[in-house]
Amino acid sequence: MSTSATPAVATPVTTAPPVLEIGSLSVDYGVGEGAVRALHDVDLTLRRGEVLGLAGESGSGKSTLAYAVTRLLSPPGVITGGDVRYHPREGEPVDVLAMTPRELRAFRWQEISIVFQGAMNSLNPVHTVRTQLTDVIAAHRPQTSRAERVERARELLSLVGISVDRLGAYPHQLSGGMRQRVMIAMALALEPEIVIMDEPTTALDVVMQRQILRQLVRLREELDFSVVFITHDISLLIEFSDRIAIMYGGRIVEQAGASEIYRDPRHPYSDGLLHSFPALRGPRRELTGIPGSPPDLRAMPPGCAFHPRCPKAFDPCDRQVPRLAPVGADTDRSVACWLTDDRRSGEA
Ligand SMILES: Nc1ncnc2c1ncn2[C@@H]1O[C@H](COP(=O)(O)OP(=O)(O)OP(=O)(O)O)[C@@H](O)[C@H]1O
Repeated sequence: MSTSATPAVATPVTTAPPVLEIGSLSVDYGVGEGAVRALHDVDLTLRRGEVLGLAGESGSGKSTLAYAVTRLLSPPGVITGGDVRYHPREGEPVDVLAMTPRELRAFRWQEISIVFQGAMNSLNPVHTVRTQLTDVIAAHRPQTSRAERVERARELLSLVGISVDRLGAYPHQLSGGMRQRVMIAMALALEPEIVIMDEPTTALDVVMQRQILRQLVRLREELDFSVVFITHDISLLIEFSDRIAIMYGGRIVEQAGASEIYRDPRHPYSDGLLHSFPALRGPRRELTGIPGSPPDLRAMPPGCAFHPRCPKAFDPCDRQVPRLAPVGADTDRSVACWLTDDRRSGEA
């Protein structure tokens, strides 16, 4: 990310080149007989400058995906297949899964940073905001002077809308919203190309959540980075993302532009999610929720994992897994559902 780069909006985000390409990524927890598959052949592309929303109920694999692509997955999680390719601004794409520990240390924070669930509670209580911000910079840019680091910390705080006179504050002297903004400032400290936000604001009230997200989207336009924004609350994604990918049972079941998902969800699960959260804008939808509960990884239903809860399930759904495929003329939408899969006409 560079502050002098061309604005993200110079080309429509949907045609922007990829910055991260995930291909057939699979993750298991455990090995051998006791292993459960948490990600199945996930294909996903993050484009330069876009906000990609990742939605799905608890346990659908969103965090596993974030941990796997940053190589932060810890045992018993194991990447069992697929690839993750990072496209730097200059030079050849890099295979993230083949990076050495040393390469990974440089990759994380500088190229990709992640704000974890409940991150605002992970600030060190005994250090000031100034120390925590300058420590991140010092660890990765040891050649910078102390004065430069403090100056950068001031700049970062004002970027996220916190008055610079809070530099000397300790975490307990800040509100939850401010602590979360400090975490976002830390994630932006080394100007990464990609910022992954895993449920970054769920502990905050709705007004604060939206305020922080609005700021993040504005920063993205100013600083030209890409965002993967993970939440189970699809109404937030509709408002703040360019594209949305919806996960169920460790697979992506639909991906499309945010407004397309909102206007015309094609997977019955996407439709169910949209009827599970109050819309922040536009016409009201009846909140019907989704009957039943997410699948247990140890006993995944055969066929489409959603079929036991699906109001539209029909013949092939309990037997065969539908593959994620483009739908109709909309090249930017893909759906994994027998309702939209032409192959079903040829099935027994
Ligand atoms: N350490 C682990 N050992 C075994 N299974 C795990 C482990 N971590 C996660 N899982 C399982 O992997 C699946 C995906 O979990 P993950 O946390 O990625 O989902 P998620 O969509 O991010 O959910 P949430 O919104 O609750 O964070 C879940 O069924 C979870 O139980």
